[in-house]
Amino acid sequence: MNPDRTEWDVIVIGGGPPGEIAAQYATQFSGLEAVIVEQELLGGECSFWACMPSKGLLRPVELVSNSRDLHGVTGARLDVQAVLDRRDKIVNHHDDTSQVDWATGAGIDVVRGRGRLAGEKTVTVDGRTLTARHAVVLATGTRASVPPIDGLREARPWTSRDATNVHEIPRRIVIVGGGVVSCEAATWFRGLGAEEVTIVEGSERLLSKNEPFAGEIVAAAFADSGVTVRTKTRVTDVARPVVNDNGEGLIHGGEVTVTLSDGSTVTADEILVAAGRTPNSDDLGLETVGLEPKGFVDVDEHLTVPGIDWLYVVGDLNGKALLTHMGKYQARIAGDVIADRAAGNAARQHDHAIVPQVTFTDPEVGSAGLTEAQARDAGLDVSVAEYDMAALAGTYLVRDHYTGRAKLVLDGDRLVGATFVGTGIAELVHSATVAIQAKVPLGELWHAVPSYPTISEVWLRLLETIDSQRRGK
Ligand SMILES: Cc1cc2nc3c(=O)[nH]c(=O)nc-3n(C[C@H](O)[C@H](O)[C@H](O)COP(=O)(O)OP(=O)(O)OC[C@H]3O[C@@H](n4cnc5c(N)ncnc54)[C@H](O)[C@@H]3O)c2cc1C
Ligand SMILES: NC(=O)c1ccc[n+]([C@@H]2O[C@H](COP(=O)([O-])OP(=O)(O)OC[C@H]3O[C@@H](n4cnc5c(N)ncnc54)[C@H](O)[C@@H]3O)[C@@H](O)[C@H]2O)c1
Repeated sequence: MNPDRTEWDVIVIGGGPPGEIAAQYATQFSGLEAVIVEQELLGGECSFWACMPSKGLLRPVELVSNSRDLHGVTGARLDVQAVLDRRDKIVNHHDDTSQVDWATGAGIDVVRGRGRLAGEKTVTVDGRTLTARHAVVLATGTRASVPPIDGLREARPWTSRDATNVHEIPRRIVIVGGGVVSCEAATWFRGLGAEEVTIVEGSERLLSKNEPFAGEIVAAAFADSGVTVRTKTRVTDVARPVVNDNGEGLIHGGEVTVTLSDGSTVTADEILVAAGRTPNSDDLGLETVGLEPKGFVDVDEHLTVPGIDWLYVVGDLNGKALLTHMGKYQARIAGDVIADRAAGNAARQHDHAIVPQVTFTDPEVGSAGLTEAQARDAGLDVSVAEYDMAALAGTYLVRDHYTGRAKLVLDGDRLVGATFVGTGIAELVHSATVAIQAKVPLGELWHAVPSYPTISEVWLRLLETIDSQRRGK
């Protein structure tokens, strides 16, 4: 790349997966040229500090847990250092050479540095000014939120970056928040040998964005595995007299004592904040184009900022769904829209009705579409069916003490939501996504025959449940 170059068709700020895909889709068949501005590692949070390392830590933990619950399998145990070494390999030891090779191989340039909007189609990177002929895409993602709790920031708490890139397993860890990051992290910390893991969640239950039974089943599994869950409880004060921030994934100081809203205290060797995310929209120059310089940045059905037809936002930053696959979906649409508009063609729109998600706890939680509560709030003609996943031949074979539950949410005869909880349900979620998105009529689902003996047979049982309910049996 010519180091003096300052003009491209498309400038993408932020090189996480959505930023990369937006650049790819805008350029691959259009003849347009794009550059990605990245301040840290190309591949972003997902590749190096979120999805990939977390799942790399969880898979061995899940395998051992499953093996220990399978009569006839003996001796399953974890080699913790080998698991951490494999995680380091998964994050390429924080080297993004292969991602840069991918970009340059696809004809996409990469500029290192902090990007900032500086007016119409203009971006500055550490003092250098770049201009875009067609579009600027913002894909700067989010960072861990640190709630304003007395003493918390001063205690230099771990965030998801430390948890996923852990090098030192704390013997005792307290986790603020009981959402997805917390529940997954509690699973791997307990699995990797932490003796006391305490989750403090302000709301009524864990994983509160899911169907209520999901958080309840995960909480019961935590209780069995020795993780303490404190719901309807908030942290009011944090005290850590000795703070030594030794670096990412290393314990950041001495003992930490956390005071809870009921007046009790928890003492631990580390505190992890997993209380949601803050958008990276401050210091992005949004005010130079008339936007609020904070918060999530709103977009229309073309992933374009309303009233600014050259400015696109994909991934976490638009706040629509903080998930890599949804950010990448948005990026495919935004990239196509940029190419279409440059060619003078009608632009595609995105359809954001269905968000699938898998939380890789033990048992896993998977969902697609609406929960019952969301469907009722939307005023739909709601009926539901539930089934005990442990009652299937397929799950009976998976482990000796299988726990799980499934639920379908219907609007009349149309499926609008599905939730599955259980070991090995992750790959089941896409069947629900397809059925919901393709609006497959309930009658047709009877002819989609699941193989025996698989976990997919839950579909048949759920259809039978709906049928019985409707026949009044
Ligand atoms: C622990 C954890 C586990 C997760 N696991 C999953 C999972 O299993 N599946 C899933 O779908 N989602 C998961 N997520 C969510 C997922 O990580 C995010 O949805 C995804 O990373 C969003 O991608 P993004 O590109 O929008 O943001 P990011 O991945 O955060 O990328 C943004 C990029 O922009 C760069 N950047 C920021 N500001 C600037 C600037 N001014 N100039 C230049 N560059 C800048 C950053 O350095 C970064 O590389 C997880 C999240 C966490 C925290
Ligand atoms: N497997 C996956 O797909 C995966 C994994 C990890 C993260 N993610 C994504 O990352 C995003 C962020 O995850 P997250 O877990 O940080 O956020 P979250 O919003 O899912 O959960 C945060 C939780 O913290 C609680 N909380 C907030 N402040 C609190 C306080 N002061 N005291 C006690 N509890 C408090 C909230 O009630 C909430 O339950 C999510 O939207 C999620 O979709 C996805």
